[in-house]
Amino acid sequence: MAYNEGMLRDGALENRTIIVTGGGTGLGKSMAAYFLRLGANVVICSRKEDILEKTASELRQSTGGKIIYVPCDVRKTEQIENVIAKAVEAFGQVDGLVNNSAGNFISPTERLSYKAVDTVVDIVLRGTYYFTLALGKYWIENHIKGSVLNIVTTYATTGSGWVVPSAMAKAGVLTMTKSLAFEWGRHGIRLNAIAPGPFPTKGAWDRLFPEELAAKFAFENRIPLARTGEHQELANLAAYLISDFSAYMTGEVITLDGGEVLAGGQFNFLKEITDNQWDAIEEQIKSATRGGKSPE
Ligand SMILES: CCCCCCC/C=C/C(=O)SCCNC(=O)CCNC(=O)[C@H](O)C(C)(C)COP(=O)(O)OP(=O)(O)OC[C@H]1O[C@@H](n2cnc3c(N)ncnc32)[C@H](O)[C@@H]1OP(=O)(O)O
Ligand SMILES: NC(=O)C1=CN([C@@H]2O[C@H](COP(=O)(O)OP(=O)(O)OC[C@H]3O[C@@H](n4cnc5c(N)ncnc54)[C@H](OP(=O)(O)O)[C@@H]3O)[C@@H](O)[C@H]2O)C=CC1
Repeated sequence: MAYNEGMLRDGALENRTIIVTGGGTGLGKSMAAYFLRLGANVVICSRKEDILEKTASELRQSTGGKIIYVPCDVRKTEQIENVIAKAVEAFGQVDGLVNNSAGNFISPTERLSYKAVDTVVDIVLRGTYYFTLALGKYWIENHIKGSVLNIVTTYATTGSGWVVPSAMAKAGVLTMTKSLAFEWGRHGIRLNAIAPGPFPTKGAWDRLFPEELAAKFAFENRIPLARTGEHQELANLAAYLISDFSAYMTGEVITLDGGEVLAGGQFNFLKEITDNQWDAIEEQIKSATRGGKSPE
């Protein structure tokens, strides 16, 4: 299937150094792998050093690309500055940042402690603006036209119950994306975002879609395109947005969700109507138009 294939031409990210937060697992790992295949130097960072080390060595081997890892909690500014320093030391400069790290779990909001809310909001929102600010200062000072890609969610726009800290934080990230895209446009710095629908990862599934729910709510029934996303599909879009191919795009958020978010459409309940029922409904409507019964 074409959607499992890389989209950009070979070497499309050559001479670019890209930091991917949360690059040791899940979607971050898949994006890092594709950036490496396109010739970028990649720096992955997150809290768990053992996972970073394993991923870096696996990707080095499978892609032949240049990758380093630096442990970092994105809530700690000195650790973020250390990642940037190590990246510059290894590769000369940094050109791109993917803010992909996140914390999230489903829970009725009234069951959450204050600390639980802070934990998610701090990783997602604070972590993203700390990293963006640190790199923005570096880019402006060094006259580098950097590119930021923020991984948000579709509910950053719609809101969602049961993941309220994540929804609040992702909405903040989205607003930061648009606000800074305007402010830093004059420095040639671009910021864009992807709002993914469901893409199977262990991190997300363990915390958001545990077995008990999976048995009850199949995604196939909720997503118009009747499947979850393939990691390569997201990696293709990410590579385009972080690259110069999207040089005229900034402040944009692209939804990649098989149409899931459209379920809010007011008439979507009509999905249940059969062909025979449509025949009868069509006749009723036409009869009303011809002067039959209609409300006063
Ligand atoms: C499946 C469909 C997908 C649709 C789209 C969904 C959009 C996706 C968004 C995503 O972000 S997916 C990414 C998910 N990946 C992760 O979350 C990875 C990292 N996560 C973590 O490390 C943990 O889950 C964490 C809780 C976020 C942070 O772990 P940490 O070790 O730093 O914190 P803790 O000390 O364990 O907990 C802090 C605080 O939170 C309370 N808490 C933790 N889990 C729960 C829970 N399930 N329910 C209620 N409360 C919870 C915990 O008790 C602590 O509070 P206090 O008890 O100390 O007050
Ligand atoms: N999978 C999906 O269906 C969807 C995912 N998304 C978004 O995609 C992104 C990736 O999620 P996904 O791959 O599914 O899940 P993962 O759990 O695999 O990725 C989350 C990453 O964040 C890192 N992380 C967590 N806390 C911190 C921290 N304090 N500092 C640094 N890094 C941290 C984790 O590493 P470590 O534990 O080592 O710190 C982990 O690598 C997230 O932004 C998520 O919100 C959005 C919509 C749907």
